[in-house]
Amino acid sequence: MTQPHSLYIGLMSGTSLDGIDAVLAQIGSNGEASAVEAVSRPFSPELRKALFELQSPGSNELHREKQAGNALALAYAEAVRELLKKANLQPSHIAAIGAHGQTIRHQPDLGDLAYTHQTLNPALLAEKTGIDVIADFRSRDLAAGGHGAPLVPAFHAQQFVEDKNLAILNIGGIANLTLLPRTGEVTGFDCGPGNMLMDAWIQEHQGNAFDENGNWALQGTVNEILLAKLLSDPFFKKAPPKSTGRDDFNLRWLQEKIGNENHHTEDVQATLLHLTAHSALEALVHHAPQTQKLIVCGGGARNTALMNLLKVKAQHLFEVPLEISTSDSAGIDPQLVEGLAFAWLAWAHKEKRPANMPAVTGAKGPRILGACYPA
Ligand SMILES: Nc1ncnc2c1ncn2[C@@H]1O[C@H](COP(=O)(O)OP(=O)(O)OP(=O)(O)O)[C@@H](O)[C@H]1O
Ligand SMILES: CC(=O)N[C@H]1[C@@H]2OC[C@@H](O2)[C@@H](O)[C@@H]1O[C@H](C)C(=O)O
Repeated sequence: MTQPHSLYIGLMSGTSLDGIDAVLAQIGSNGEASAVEAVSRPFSPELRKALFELQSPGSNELHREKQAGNALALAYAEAVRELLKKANLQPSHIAAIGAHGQTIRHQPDLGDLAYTHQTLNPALLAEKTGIDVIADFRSRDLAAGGHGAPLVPAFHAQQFVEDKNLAILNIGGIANLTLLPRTGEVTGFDCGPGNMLMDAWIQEHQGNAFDENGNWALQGTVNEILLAKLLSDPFFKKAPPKSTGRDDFNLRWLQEKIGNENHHTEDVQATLLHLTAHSALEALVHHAPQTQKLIVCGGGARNTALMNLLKVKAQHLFEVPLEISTSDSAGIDPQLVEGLAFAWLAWAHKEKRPANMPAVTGAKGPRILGACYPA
């Protein structure tokens, strides 16, 4: 018999490659989810380096990928241990873990040979935690002709309900939008780079992992010519379903666009901040001009300069005033939304409920996502 509430753990390590968000979630019999406890752990420098190096082709990849999958499983297991300790719970209290793994390739446009790969050894994670692990959430949607991403729109639709034309913008390494009109179909798609290029540029030139509150970008001036060049990438004009990743947007892509032009490094950072805000809002106004409220989540919601820029730009792009807030306003820490979503996806798998949205991913139909590794 289904319990009225069950406890699930969601483990997310996204395209920013910053670390692991582990969320303990209480999930009701209709899928209503709330975060009970959370732990965020940065990757060790060795693991981050190994995962980063796997993002582009290199030698002896198979061995390095399997090693990184094991190391990530061990790091996930540590995060689970810390989470259980914090919540004073035992593994037997947890129905299942939903583990995303680390995306190292995303190639959804290869027809029948399309693939996406999230590195992780789920068997090792099940062994180390003594909890059922659900992993590999994207493959089944791809097998059904979809992109396998983004997956969070189904969770957003369940979680964020308002009597308004609503949209959710996740600003992780990559940014993605979920469109939740008051009436009509839920849709969603990746809209371009989120924090990834800003992170890469500041890392390269200042040695910092990210540009806290956009402070460095604020010291520069946006270069409109470079911005237009970046925005001319065909991805921005592509019609959904669409998804992207480090395969498309990375430091090499940026350097190619810059070519041998000379720019102050802080001007490039300012331009990248505008690129993230502009591409997301352009996509929103193009696909859902009637949107009344935009909820922002992901690490980018913590970037005050980015939040301010979204508000300023929206005034020029939208005819009706667009209310913009972070997901804190809906009671969810922006950094925990994806982790909570993967706890929910594990719940959906256990309940044998399809969790992809064919209107979002382009899959032939609804599919049950993930594969289970029993404890
Ligand atoms: N105070 C802050 N100022 C600026 N940027 C911030 C701040 N806090 C977090 N960030 C950004 O958020 C990023 C982490 O975001 P998040 O955890 O949502 O990424 P992710 O899980 O890798 O995302 P996804 O899977 O959606 O691509 C950091 O790399 C950083 O760029
Ligand atoms: C292939 C992949 O890992 N995609 C991620 C990435 O990070 C953000 C965006 O690109 C989104 O499409 C997806 O993650 C979230 C969790 C999703 O599937 O909805």
